[in-house]
Amino acid sequence: MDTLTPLLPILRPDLAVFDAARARQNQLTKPPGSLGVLEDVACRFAAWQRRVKPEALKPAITVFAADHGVAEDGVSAFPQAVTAEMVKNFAAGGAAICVLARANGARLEVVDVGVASELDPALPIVHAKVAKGSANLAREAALTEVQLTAALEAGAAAARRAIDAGAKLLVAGDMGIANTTPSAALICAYTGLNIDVVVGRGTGVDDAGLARKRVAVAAGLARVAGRNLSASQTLAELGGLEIAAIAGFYLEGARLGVPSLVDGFIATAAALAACRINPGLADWLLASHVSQETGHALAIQALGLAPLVDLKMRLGEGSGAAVCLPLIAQAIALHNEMATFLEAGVSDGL
Ligand SMILES: Cc1cc2ncn([C@H]3O[C@H](COP(=O)(O)O)[C@@H](O)[C@H]3O)c2cc1C
Ligand SMILES: O=C(O)c1cccnc1
Repeated sequence: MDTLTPLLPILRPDLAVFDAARARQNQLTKPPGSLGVLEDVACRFAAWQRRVKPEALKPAITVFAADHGVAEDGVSAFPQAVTAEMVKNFAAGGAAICVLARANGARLEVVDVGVASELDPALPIVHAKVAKGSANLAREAALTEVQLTAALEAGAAAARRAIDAGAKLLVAGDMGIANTTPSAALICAYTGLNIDVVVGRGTGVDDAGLARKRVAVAAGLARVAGRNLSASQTLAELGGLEIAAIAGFYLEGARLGVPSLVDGFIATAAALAACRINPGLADWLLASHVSQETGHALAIQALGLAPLVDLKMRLGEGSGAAVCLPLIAQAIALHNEMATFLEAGVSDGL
């Protein structure tokens, strides 16, 4: 496992460039700090890109799709078939993330890492199926070690494709009916948070469905309790193929010096797993929105991040991250293009 590309060392962002970017912000024709979080966002991109004025981001969105054995326990408001049906919708350009990718001029790639049914090989997606879905985490390990490794690598390969295409910011999205259940289990396992504050309604399960989710998560956590598992073993026990792929995607991006903008509940669970696997990743993540899903705000906090916006969204697919792309582009445009006090002949503060 140690030679896996997602596990290779991650460099630190350039703190000297961060300080130089901060100094530039303080010379721009505005009261220092008046652009709030946008100032910090621009400075972080400067440190990531190692240039005081960051280049255009050419954001790339990759949606990873997979099915989940735990769906058989009635933990989603939708049938498992929706995963494959939505992959076809992605390919046809009709899903929310397709619209947002077009609106932002972002590259969009869809990767089948574990949809249960066979997909038409002619579908214009990346066919990288590791298995026909995961096993039921309430009863047994969701993934074998071999499957985990393959899913991490599928995510890493997707990050390399995006970066080769010029991306300087990565967004991962998820599609997988029932995947808020493994995500909740992972968040509980990595943070020690209680099931009651982490398990939510996902696609909109009723009270009985919510109770079934809690039972499934509790059963999964009981299976791993006291076994002293490593971060990647925990991911195999409680995760899913698209969640592992997202973790591999973030890790490989950071290794290659490209940050990721984290989406909602599932993406945050993957980010937590990836940060536990390689803590150096934490410096390369930016939170986007806080999802309505119970526990998401706490999971973001556990990553040491703060969300840019709260739009009461709860979709996944990378959609909450995608809607933040214009904010980030504007933060960088302000940072790069505003005049300084000296350039504009404006008197600076005392
Ligand atoms: C039509 C449709 C499109 C979606 N796009 C993302 N999700 C989101 O909902 C699912 C997680 O919720 P749960 O754990 O309750 O199944 C995931 O597929 C996630 O990506 C969707 C769900 C549906 C139904
Ligand atoms: O926050 C998310 O990513 C989310 C929430 C509910 C359902 N699917 C995704």
